[in-house]
Amino acid sequence: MSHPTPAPAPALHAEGIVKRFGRTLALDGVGLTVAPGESHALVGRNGAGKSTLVSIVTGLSRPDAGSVAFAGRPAPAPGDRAGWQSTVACVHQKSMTVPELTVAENLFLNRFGPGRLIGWRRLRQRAGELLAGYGVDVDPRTRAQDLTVEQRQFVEIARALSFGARLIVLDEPTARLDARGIQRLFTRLRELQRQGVAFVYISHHLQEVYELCTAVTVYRDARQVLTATVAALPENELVAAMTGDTGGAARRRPATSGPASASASAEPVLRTERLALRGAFAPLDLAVRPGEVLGLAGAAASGSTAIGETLAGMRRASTGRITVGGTEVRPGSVPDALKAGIGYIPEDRHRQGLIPGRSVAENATLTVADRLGPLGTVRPARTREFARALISSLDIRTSGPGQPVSDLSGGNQQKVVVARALARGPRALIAIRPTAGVDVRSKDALLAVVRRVADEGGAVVIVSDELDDLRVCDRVLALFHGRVVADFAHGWSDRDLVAAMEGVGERP
Ligand SMILES: Nc1ncnc2c1ncn2[C@@H]1O[C@H](COP(=O)(O)OP(=O)(O)OP(=O)(O)O)[C@@H](O)[C@H]1O
Repeated sequence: MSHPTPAPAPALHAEGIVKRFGRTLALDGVGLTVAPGESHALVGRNGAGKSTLVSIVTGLSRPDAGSVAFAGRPAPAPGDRAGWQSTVACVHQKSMTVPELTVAENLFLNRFGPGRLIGWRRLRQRAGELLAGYGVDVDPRTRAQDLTVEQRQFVEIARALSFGARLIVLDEPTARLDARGIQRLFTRLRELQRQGVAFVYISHHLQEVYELCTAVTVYRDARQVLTATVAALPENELVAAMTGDTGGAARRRPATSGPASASASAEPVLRTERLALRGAFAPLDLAVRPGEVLGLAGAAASGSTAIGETLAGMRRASTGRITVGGTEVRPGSVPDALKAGIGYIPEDRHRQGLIPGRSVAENATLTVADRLGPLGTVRPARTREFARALISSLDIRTSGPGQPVSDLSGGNQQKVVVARALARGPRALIAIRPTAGVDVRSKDALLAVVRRVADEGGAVVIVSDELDDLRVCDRVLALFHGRVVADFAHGWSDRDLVAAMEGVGERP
């Protein structure tokens, strides 16, 4: 008599997980079960508890209650570094590699115990073999800091697999990849799935969930509210589970006032004349009028980000000038750009955005400190009051304005960065991928707030390759290899814009 083969134990089974941070209940008895070879999406609004769960199932923090098992075995003990390394890895948005070390060194970091020395040449050779074995085409002598985001992610995945991990958590892996990079990543992930590697996939891009994942779990307000097969779940039901809206859960689109809001005759608020940055973008003449939102669309390497950073004073142009309201702005100086009325939402909130130990209120009002009290003194009550208004208009999930900003979830930190840029009432706002890491529903609220800067007579430049970001624009310039290759009026088609961003029809 033959017995049916028992189903293999799940790659991950977490159950009844509770985690508190002081008064915040971050996880309230949640679970997550991932089958071997499955790509399982974990989704939810900002602050829902996704990262907290990830830190528990990767051994970085301990739950207050609940159990975690991998392939039917209990999780390694808290300090058992080697045990965790050979079980699970997380590819974060922030690099976990050591930037100054080479790929080979990063791959073999902590791998050899004391007394197990290995020569550099042998190390490089083994690193080369390892990468080739996983189909990763990177020179092991490259310093980690010189890798592209895509290469760095592949190196981190190869490293985890070489330790024997069969479960990999990907935390917004596509946030900094262009369309082709995303497809290459997905191809690689599908190959690995076929070999039995399982993935937990965290993303605010629901179309990616539908493209890559077979199962999805939704957390909302620290609770697990749904686990379903992706193919059987319509997107509006998924969004409804995330937001808790019942009935008409259709996504709100931000009200776009369209080109009519920009008065064609008015003098531009923000203008550039022959502005150029060698190696990044060719001479550029821009004129953004009051009420106008201009989109600069392009992959990160297209020069669009460099233009945004130059406008904000982060980088100094090689030639040309920038004016706000007809007055020239001193180049390459953030304080001077601020003084001229330029507000800036940077892409990388970790490096350019926030002061971690300070409160939400202080971070949100850093640029207005001089306005909140006489002679440079900041009165806490006023800071808080000001911050409270921003917290509510941007729907920032926090216990209050006094909470340290580092305690906020990633998406909520990004909203604080936006709040800070808006706090001064900028005449011209430069926003670089403003909705990165922000959940589906908050995206709309955030873009509406950005749009309002224009509606109140300001000029806005949104640098992004996200179509949702670009839809609020009155006009979109597509960039490729540092040049404007197309100019789209309101009402463009997704296909045409994507083709222009990818340089279709352009010579490389
Ligand atoms: N170290 C901490 N101290 C205090 N509170 C924290 C800490 N880490 C997380 N939290 C809180 O726990 C809750 C869950 O946060 P978590 O980072 O897990 O959310 P998330 O779902 O990953 O959100 P996002 O989509 O924005 O990344 C939030 O309310 C957050 O403020």
